[in-house]
Amino acid sequence: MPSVPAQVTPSRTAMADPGPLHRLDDLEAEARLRLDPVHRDFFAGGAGDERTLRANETAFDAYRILPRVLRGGGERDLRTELLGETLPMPVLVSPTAFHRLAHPEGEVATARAVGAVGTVLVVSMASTTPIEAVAEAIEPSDRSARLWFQLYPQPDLGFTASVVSRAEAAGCRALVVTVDSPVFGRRDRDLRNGFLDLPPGYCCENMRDPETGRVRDIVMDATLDWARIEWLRATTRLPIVLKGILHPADARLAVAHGVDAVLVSNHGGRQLDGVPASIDALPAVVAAVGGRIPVLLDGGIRRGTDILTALALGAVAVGVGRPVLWALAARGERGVSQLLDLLRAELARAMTLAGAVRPADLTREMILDRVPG
Ligand SMILES: Cc1cc2nc3c(=O)[nH]c(=O)nc-3n(C[C@H](O)[C@H](O)[C@H](O)COP(=O)(O)O)c2cc1C
Ligand SMILES: CC(C)CC(=O)C(=O)O
Repeated sequence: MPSVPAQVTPSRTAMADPGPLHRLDDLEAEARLRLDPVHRDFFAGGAGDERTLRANETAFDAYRILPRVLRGGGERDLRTELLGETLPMPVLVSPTAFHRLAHPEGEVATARAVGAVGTVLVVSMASTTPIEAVAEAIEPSDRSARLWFQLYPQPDLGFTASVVSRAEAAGCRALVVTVDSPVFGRRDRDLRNGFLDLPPGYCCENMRDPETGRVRDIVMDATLDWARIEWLRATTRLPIVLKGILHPADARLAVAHGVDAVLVSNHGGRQLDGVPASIDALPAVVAAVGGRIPVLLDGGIRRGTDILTALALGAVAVGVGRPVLWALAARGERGVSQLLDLLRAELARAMTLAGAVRPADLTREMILDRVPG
């Protein structure tokens, strides 16, 4: 595979204190100044004409919040029960590849910031830091960042089992199996930029073969099927979350196969272009699952009001992908902490204004949908 051509070196001179963060959008603008344009395109881009990528954010415009008033309640309580644990808020960090392209400290900085908040970081199989080192980064603190591990099941079952064992040994508390990628989405920006491989000095550390030390390429496996989910179910005692469910029939199958949660996601518009925005796919999946397992969502979450909408439509928690990469590139660990704090503050304020004390108070009747733009 050709390596990436020499690029503009992003500015990494000592950062002046960036000050408070008022808008999530500011992070993307700041990140743009710091990132190699090829890497920025890799982070920002989607598949095909990027219809789904755009829809993930704009679809929220068609929903309106119908608030309740005079409900009192004082301080908001954002705590969320998920897979046997209590998270401080219903926001997770979705798995994204290659954090060291955003910032030299990469996934370690992300993990520390997530630790400060105590929520879940889903570490990508395509992490540029080995899962063990990510786990060590949060170990010394008694704050409880929860690591989940995202897996692209590999056709080599022995290797897949060894990766799962590594994740278990590192203390990961759930396995997030990505099922929307039987083949890599066609991403025109990366093709144009010739971004087909990591630059020298970086690799997918979780793909290192335990016996040979050689780093394997991640295979997107078009043979992946429910039998492999059963195999995984029998291979690990970790809860299994299926990531990339959009069709309600697949959500029902997930329940039937003993999966512990589903994550409604279109991979941030990076796989099959033309699929619905995640928020539009959510209600049918929630109805199909019927409360038997938790339903999560990612894609286009940029505001506390987006989180509120997703929770009211039945998600137990949401994930954020790109905003974390912008935060990391713009401000490092501090930026990711600020981002998570901002989302928490925005959600708490939106809940207060909508008359909800706890996430469970957010109900379907509080959302009007198909509002014309
Ligand atoms: C740069 C980038 C890399 C990603 N890498 C992975 C990955 O390694 N595994 C995975 O399951 N999803 C991956 N995703 C998808 C995210 O987990 C998530 O579904 C998506 O980013 C959510 O949408 P958002 O970016 O609008 O928040 C990636 C997304 C981006 C933008
Ligand atoms: C490089 C890939 C393995 C990561 C991914 O899933 C993505 O870019 O969307």
